[in-house]
Formats: sequence, C-alpha cells, structure tokens
Amino acid sequence: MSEPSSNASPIFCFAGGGTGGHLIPGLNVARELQQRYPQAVMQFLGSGRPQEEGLVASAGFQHYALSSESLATARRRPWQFLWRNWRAVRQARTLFQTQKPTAVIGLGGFASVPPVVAARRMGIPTVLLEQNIIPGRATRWLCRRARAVCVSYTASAEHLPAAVKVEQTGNPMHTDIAALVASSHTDDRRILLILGGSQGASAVNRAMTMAAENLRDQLTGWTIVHQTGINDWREVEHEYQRLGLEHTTSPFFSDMPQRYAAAGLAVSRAGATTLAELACAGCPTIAIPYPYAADDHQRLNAREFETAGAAKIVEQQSTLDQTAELLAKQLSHLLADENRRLEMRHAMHTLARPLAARDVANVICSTVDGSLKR
Ligand SMILES: CC(=O)N[C@H]1[C@@H](OP(=O)(O)OP(=O)(O)OC[C@H]2O[C@@H](n3ccc(=O)[nH]c3=O)[C@H](O)[C@@H]2O)O[C@H](CO)[C@@H](O)[C@@H]1O
Repeated sequence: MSEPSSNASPIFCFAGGGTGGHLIPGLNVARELQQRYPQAVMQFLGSGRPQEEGLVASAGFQHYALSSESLATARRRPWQFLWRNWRAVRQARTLFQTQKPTAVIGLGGFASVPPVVAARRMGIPTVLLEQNIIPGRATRWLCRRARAVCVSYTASAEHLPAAVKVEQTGNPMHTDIAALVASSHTDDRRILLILGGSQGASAVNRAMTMAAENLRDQLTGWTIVHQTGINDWREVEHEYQRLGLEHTTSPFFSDMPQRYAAAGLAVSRAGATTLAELACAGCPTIAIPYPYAADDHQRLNAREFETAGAAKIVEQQSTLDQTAELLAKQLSHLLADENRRLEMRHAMHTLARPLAARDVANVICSTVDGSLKR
C-alpha cells in the first residue's frame, strides 16, 4: 500500500488519453487542480500516440507513454494485447512506487485501464471520468472500486451498478470555452464550423463538400471553417477552392475557444466532449453520429441534444450521396432560418455545464482530503 505523505507536494496522475475526447477533459481538470495547488505535480500516463504527447506537452504537464494496447488488438493479436497491457500495469506500478501519487484519475478509453488497475492494487484512491451517455468499457470494468465516477449525462448513472458513487459533474472544459456560456444570444455569426472529432472524419468531410456544392448560393456570405483531420486536408481545401466558397481548413485547430466563439452553426460528429463544448458555446449543431462507435454511444449522445431542441441529427447513410443529400437538406433549412438557429442556441445553453472542471476537482479533492496541502 502506497501512502502519500501529507508533507510532500500532491501528485495527481491522469490515466488515459488515446484521443482528444478523453484527454482534453483531463487536461482541464489538471489546470483547475494546478490553480488550487500551485506546488502540485500533474502527470499524464497515456498510450504514446503523437497527438496525445503534443497536447500534454503544450499544457505544460508531464507525460509518460505506457505500452497499453486497445481492444481492437485483442481480437487480432490476443497475446500481444495481454502482454503489452500486463507490461503497462507493471510500468505504472514502478512509477507509482517511486512517485507515490495522491490520486489516479481515469479518463476513459483503453489507455486508462492499466494505470487504474495498478493504482487499485496499491491502494491509491481512484476517480473516473466518463464523457459519454453510455459508459464505456473502461468505466464499466473499473467503476466498482473507484471512489467516484464523474459523469457528463444524468442518464449515465442508470448504466452503472447501484453501489457505485456517481457524481453528476458534466464534462470538464477549457475556461475560455466555459466562458462562452455568458456570451450574447442575439448576433448572427456567419461562420459554419465543421468538426470531425479529434482525428477528423472522412465521411463528414466528403458529405460536407458534396452538400456545399448544392448550397453554393445559400453559403455565399458565410465562411466555412473546416477541421479535416490529417488525411483529407488537401482534398477538402481543393474542393472549397474549386467551389469559390470563403473558407479556412486545417487538419486540427489548436484555438478551439476562438473557433467556437465565432461559429453561428456547426456540423459535427457526436463525440461527447465536442458536444459539451458546443453546448457552452451555444452553437446550433447538425450532428452526424459515427455509426460504428461502441454501443452506438454517439447516436445516444446526439439524441440528448436533439430532444432538448439544440441539435438536428443527420444519420450517416450507406452511400455518401445519400448522406450528403440529407445533410444539404438540413443545412439548407437552418441557413435559411435565423430564428430557428437562435432557438437552438438557447437550447444548447440549457445543456451547458461550464463549471464541470471545478466540480470534478472538488470530487477529487474530497476523495483524498487529509493528504492535500496547498
Ligand atoms: C470514434 C469515437 O469513438 N470517438 C470517441 C472519442 O472522440 P474524439 O476523441 O474525437 O472526441 P470528441 O469529439 O468528444 O472531442 C474532441 C476534442 O478535440 C478538440 N479538438 C477537435 C478538433 C480540433 O481541430 N481541435 C481540437 O482541439 C475538441 O475541442 C474536443 O475537446 O472520444 C469521445 C469522448 O469519449 C467519444 O464520445 C467519441 O465517440
């Protein structure tokens, strides 16, 4: 059992990463804890994907890459999956023996499992963050022995065992995005923001550029700001140039608060973190859920927003032409109807949880109370 010393600076260890949707809420909680405990050390234990290391480094926190493997490998190479994850548990254990973290915070996704398992075995308090309405496998596996699970949606609790302590915190976001909740409701911002989640989404890219071809007249006067992901950037950029539409494209934007602040309408995948941010920004959204997400969680995330009147869902069809046609129809309605966009903006704001980072930090601090010293 590893006992954190009450005299030492606290060490908060964030387990997981892999994709932005898990990692970015963790970075926002780390920023909040760092403000409360300037001497504290923030460590991120992830899978070593290049995007993950870059995001942690730019936030100024420590990053360690473990040898964890995703479930996709388990089906193709089960021995490799077992060996690498067993090794990742050992790597985390070795680190915890020397560093003695105050708490380990699981961020969801495959990369969070080995460090949380190691922490549990060593008696280090664990708290989990769950972004999606349907808790992912990592949360379902690890929740029973966690001190608390911080969820983004009220309905998530129904999918967890009754004995688990569930805290309704919302999804922690960047303070500059949280601040957008107080922004004006009356202006008409003519920026159409296209988001594909942290990796970009090919189907969204293609459907959008095809839809744009049919909506050229309606899009005149609008600027399209499109996050393409790394693979499709050239093609998307070329398409907008060919169509003569005002646009900005990038594989990945590192200034999302400004992008959200300027947006008047969004077309987006239905990743939980993106939707939570769009809610704070009050940005009316056409959501195109990723149809192959585990337990269909993106469709369920999006439905919460559609039921509240904040988003419209366009289902991805079996052919691109069909998806583009549905998207063009929905876009055409919303581009033409400023009042509808305004109503959706209000509805989005009702779903916003701008204080989620504070609330998650409160849960973590109350969990490890006696061992914290400012
Ligand atoms: C395919 C899949 O299973 N994706 C999952 C993954 O999505 P993914 O990792 O794509 O995450 P989200 O869409 O939820 O969040 C993306 C994050 O990246 C940021 N961002 C995005 C684009 C950009 O140019 N710059 C930028 O900084 C966004 O502001 C946001 O903070 O994790 C989410 C949270 O568990 C899940 O809901 C998604 O279903």
